[in-house]
Amino acid sequence: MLLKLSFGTVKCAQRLVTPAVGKVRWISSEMDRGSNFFFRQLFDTVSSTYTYLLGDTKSGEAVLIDPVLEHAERDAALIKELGFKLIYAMNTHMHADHITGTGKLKSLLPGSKSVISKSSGAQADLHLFDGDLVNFGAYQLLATATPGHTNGCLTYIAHGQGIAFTGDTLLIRGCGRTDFQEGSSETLYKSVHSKIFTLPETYTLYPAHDYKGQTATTVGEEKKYNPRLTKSLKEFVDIMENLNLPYPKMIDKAVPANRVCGLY
Ligand SMILES: N[C@@H](CCC(=O)N[C@@H](CSS)C(=O)NCC(=O)O)C(=O)O
Ligand SMILES: [Fe+2]
Repeated sequence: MLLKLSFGTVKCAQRLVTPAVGKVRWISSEMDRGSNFFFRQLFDTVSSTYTYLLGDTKSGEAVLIDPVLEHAERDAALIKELGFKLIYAMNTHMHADHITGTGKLKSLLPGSKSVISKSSGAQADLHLFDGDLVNFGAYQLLATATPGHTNGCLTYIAHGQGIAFTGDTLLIRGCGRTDFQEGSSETLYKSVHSKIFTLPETYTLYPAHDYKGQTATTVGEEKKYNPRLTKSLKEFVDIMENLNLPYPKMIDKAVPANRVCGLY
C-alpha cells in the first residue's frame, strides 16, 4: 500500500526569501548548501533524545521527528522563527523513556498533524504503513517498517539526501533494547540487516538517542563497527539477552501517555 501524504503548496514566509535569488540562503541545509533542504538536530539532555527538524525552505513546509514534550515550546518557537509551517509532528515509535511532544505541538502550531505507524498501537491523526511516503514541500521521507525494538518502529529514509532516521532500531554502535514493549532480538536483527544495512554505505544515519555524545553515523560505519549487529544472529540474541539495562525511569508514565500523543 502506498499512501502519499502531502499538503498543498505553502507560500514561502516573507523573511525566508532572499529577493535576489528568491530562496533562502541564511538558513541553508547542513546536507547540501545548494538546496532548499533544511536539517536541524535538537537534543533533550534528560532522555538523551534527538529531535529532527526537516524543512523545505522554498515552500516553508516542515516536519519534526521525535519531539519531546518538555521541548515543545522550544521547537515551536524555532519553527516559527525560521518561518516554517509544521505539517507533521512524527514519531519513529511509541517511546518508553520520554513523553512525545506531538500532541502539544498540535496546539502550539495549529494545522500540524501527529503521525506514527499503525502498528505502534498509538493514536495519531495519520497512521503510516511500510512504504508510505511523507511529503513536505519538494522532499520526501519513506516510512520503512523496522520492527524489533517495538512492533511499530519505523525508519524514515530521505533517499534524495542520503539520510535516514532510525529511531531506536539502530543506535550509534548499538541498537534499541528488546526486553520490553514488543521487543524481539531476532526481528530487530532482521530489520537492520534487510532494511538499513542494504542502504548505500554513504547514507548518514540519525538515531533517536545517543548516550555518549555522538550525533550521527553511516551505514558503512555500522556495518563495520557495530559491536552487536556485526555478529551472527545467534551471538546477537545472546548479547541482547545479557544487556542487563535498568528499566527506563519514565516507562510507566511515558508509554500510557504516548498511546495518546502525550496528551493524557
Ligand atoms: N536510562 C534511560 C533509558 C536508557 C534506555 O533504555 N534506552 C533505550 C532507548 S529509549 S526506549 C535503549 O534501547 N537503549 C539501548 C542501549 O543499549 O542503551 C532512562 O532511564 O530513561
Ligand atoms: Fe524506544
